[in-house]
Amino acid sequence: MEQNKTSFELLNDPFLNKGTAFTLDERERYGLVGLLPPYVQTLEEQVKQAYLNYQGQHDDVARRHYLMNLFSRNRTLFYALFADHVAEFMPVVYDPVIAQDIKRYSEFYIEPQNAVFLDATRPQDIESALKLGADGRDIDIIVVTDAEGILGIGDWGTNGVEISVGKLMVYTAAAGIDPARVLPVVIDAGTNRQSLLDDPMYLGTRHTRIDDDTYYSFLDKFVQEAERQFPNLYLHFEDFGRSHAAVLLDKYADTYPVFNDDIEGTGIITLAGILGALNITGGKLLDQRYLCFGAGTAGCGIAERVYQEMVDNGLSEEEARSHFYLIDKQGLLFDDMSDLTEKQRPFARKRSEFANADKLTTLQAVVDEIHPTIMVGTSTMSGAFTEDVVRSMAAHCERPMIFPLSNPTELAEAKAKDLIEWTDGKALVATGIPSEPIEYKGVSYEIGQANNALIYPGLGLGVIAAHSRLLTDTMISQAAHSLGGIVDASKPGAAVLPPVSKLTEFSHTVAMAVAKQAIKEGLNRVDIPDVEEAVRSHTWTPRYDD
Ligand SMILES: NC(=O)c1ccc[n+]([C@@H]2O[C@H](COP(=O)([O-])OP(=O)(O)OC[C@H]3O[C@@H](n4cnc5c(N)ncnc54)[C@H](O)[C@@H]3O)[C@@H](O)[C@H]2O)c1
Ligand SMILES: O=C(O)C[C@H](O)C(=O)O
Ligand SMILES: [Mn+2]
Repeated sequence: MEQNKTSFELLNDPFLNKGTAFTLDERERYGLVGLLPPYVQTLEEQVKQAYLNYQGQHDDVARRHYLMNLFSRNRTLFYALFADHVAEFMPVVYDPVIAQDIKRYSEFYIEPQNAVFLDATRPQDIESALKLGADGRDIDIIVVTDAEGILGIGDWGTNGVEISVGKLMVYTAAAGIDPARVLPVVIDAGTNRQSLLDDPMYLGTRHTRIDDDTYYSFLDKFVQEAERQFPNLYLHFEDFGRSHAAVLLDKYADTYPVFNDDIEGTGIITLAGILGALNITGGKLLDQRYLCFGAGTAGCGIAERVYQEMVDNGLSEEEARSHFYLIDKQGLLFDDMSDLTEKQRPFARKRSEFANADKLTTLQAVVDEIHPTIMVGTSTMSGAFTEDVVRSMAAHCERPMIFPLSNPTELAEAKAKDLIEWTDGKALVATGIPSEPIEYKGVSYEIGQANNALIYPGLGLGVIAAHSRLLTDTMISQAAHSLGGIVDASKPGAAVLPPVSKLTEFSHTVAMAVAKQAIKEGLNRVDIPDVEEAVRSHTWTPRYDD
């Protein structure tokens, strides 16, 4: 432990603080005698006490704030408690409760949680802000957001810092990433949400989003400076807006180990869910017709991953494309539309393929026409997968895969319970937020959570354990395949993905698969004689050391 801290600096440093668990000897040595209640608690006693306190909170937001306060005071205690209650705490520290907190960030604000706050109009601050934020720590992972597309709730400006903090919490809880080696960053590039600009309490800059030239030049400076200061950095982009997310990923992916969670993480977990569903039905990927509803960052990211899997399975690019149908606000996307995004264009269909092309402007019309076998919702259109749509799909497909992935809860395209009932138990369902098992006609249907949180922690651990120079397509593909075989597919009502309660176990499996592939591709920047050992040595456990 560092000796150069004053008594209160030590008690206020969440990476070093042990609170009542400082031993009598440590209290003597670090000038803490008289500053703590006299009884020395063990970590186990602290965890027990904290959990009782947690249970006494009156609602989800209060429970979240209790945990966030603990996190701000003492990282070891926070993660020791989290480790005992992973499935219970995930929805509270992460999605969906995090969404409520982001909307009211300024109102609830108490302290900055060791995040770095960058103002995109002030590139001159980047270097020193990153340095001050790291405070001498080696940083392996940065989660950065500009908060233009937080979950499905849109542009939240500086408030989005919570998503960077929250995603990093999951890295540690799931994959054991050392919480002292991570840095949450928010880039405040303004906000187009008028209610924030009008709010006297808002803690962000008071202007609309800056122009693209200033924006990209700032991002460039940020990426290069972060890479320069932290040579083993894995840079995770989260919740950027649709017009920037893919551009930034494509710009840096061949140079640095960067990752876009909404594009790549969501692509991997959804492909894993599809592979899990095929494992249950015995069906083949190449027999599927894929319908994307909401072809934005996540929708196109997933389509791209599933498409790549088809190509890897031997289809030509053209054959593979023919399995995909994308719907966005315009309806089914056609190649004669002038407002397609770069990522939508390759999947756009020709009007000449359909006798009634001009009528294919609604989800219902498209489902009736193309008879999809997979339908993935990333539209933020609450309830869009209606009973009529779902019944039409199920009429032409024995076991439809239906994944309403929009977050948070109130934006999901359908509820798992309705999907099971409308399809008489035939649908293979995965949702973005956690769903309880559905009891239907004597079977308990487990609902997989197709949320990128099930994959990005293991993926990141694999990349940093291998000291990989890049995150490649094959590493991503290995991650998607590594989840296979964890679910017992023969059990009636089996989920398409493994449960969140096993998150820590399978994150290790994912990390191993990813690290091995990185080494196979020669991307490791240091010699790695033993992959298992490399992964283990990057895995932190919450425990007090002197
Ligand atoms: N489960 C997960 O892991 C996961 C991961 C990423 C995103 N998501 C969710 O997916 C949703 C979209 O996120 P995103 O980052 O892709 O946002 P985005 O804004 O990039 O994409 C949303 C797309 O939906 C389209 N859309 C909006 N209304 C529509 C309508 N009525 N009909 C058809 N299309 C419509 C938009 O035009 C846009 O292209 C969010 O709710 C987000 O929480 C889930
Ligand atoms: O944050 C989540 O729950 C998943 C995803 O990254 C999203 O943006 O919805
Ligand atoms: Mn996201």
